[in-house]
Amino acid sequence: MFAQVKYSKYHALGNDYLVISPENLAFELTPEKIQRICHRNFGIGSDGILFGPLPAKNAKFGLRIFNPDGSEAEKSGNGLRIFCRYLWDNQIVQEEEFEIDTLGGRVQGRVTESGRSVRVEMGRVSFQSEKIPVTGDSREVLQESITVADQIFSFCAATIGNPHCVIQLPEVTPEIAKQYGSLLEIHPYFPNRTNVQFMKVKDRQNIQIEIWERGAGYTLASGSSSSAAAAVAHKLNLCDSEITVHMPGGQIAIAISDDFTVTMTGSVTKVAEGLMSLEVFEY
Ligand SMILES: N[C@@H](CCC[C@H](N)C(=O)O)C(=O)O
Repeated sequence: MFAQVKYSKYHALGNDYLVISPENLAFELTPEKIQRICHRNFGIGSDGILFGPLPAKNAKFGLRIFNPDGSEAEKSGNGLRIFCRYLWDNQIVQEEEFEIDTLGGRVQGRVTESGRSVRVEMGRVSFQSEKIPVTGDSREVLQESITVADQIFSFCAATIGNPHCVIQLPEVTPEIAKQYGSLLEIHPYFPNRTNVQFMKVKDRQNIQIEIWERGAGYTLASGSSSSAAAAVAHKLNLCDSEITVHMPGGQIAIAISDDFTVTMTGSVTKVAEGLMSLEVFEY
């Protein structure tokens, strides 16, 4: 049993993740342990844990993605971009382009600028209720009504492996995301809970979003949220197919193909490498 756990920390536009390799871990990552590691006072602190590389059937590498509440996410855009950078930094890959398997499907990553910028082909966005999932009849979930607390919002829902609820408003603020995001995340319409984006369409090439992440809460940026919100803006013909997504932590470039396959490009920053003491689990 190791007395310490080796980790690497990165952020993508302020969305921060710890990468832990299975070879450096001698215990199971239970929800309680994940909550403690991600806790910003009692642990190292992060918006999630990337556990890999793991063996995979369909790709060179497998990756499991955990939220700070201990739940497992099918996909994470920033998480995947960070994991690509980690593989590159540690010379686990020599080629710039490679595939990673997640619970939410296989993605293709491409490292550029020595890892400072990473592009990921995230897969195909679907608005189909049973895929997201959203309760009720089989349909594309576009501009429907949802009531939370004192508000009725018009929303669209989408999946890119993980679920998203996109609400277009004339102005978006962190306060609105914090006030309504937690309620929408657990709304009965979404049996697997949902990530939530409040979206302002600035023009045909630019949107601004405020994010409430499933299992993580308010975050400064999210890659799958950027993908889902941009896909909704394009689907509603409010934006073209190349969209810059503005978030509190910075910008991500999204390109949407005719079949709604999304490619995402943005920066990744290395923060630290360290050794976590097992004492964090004692108190
Ligand atoms: N930060 C992520 C999304 C992480 C997963 C999400 N919280 C979920 O539960 O689906 C991103 O960059 O996509």
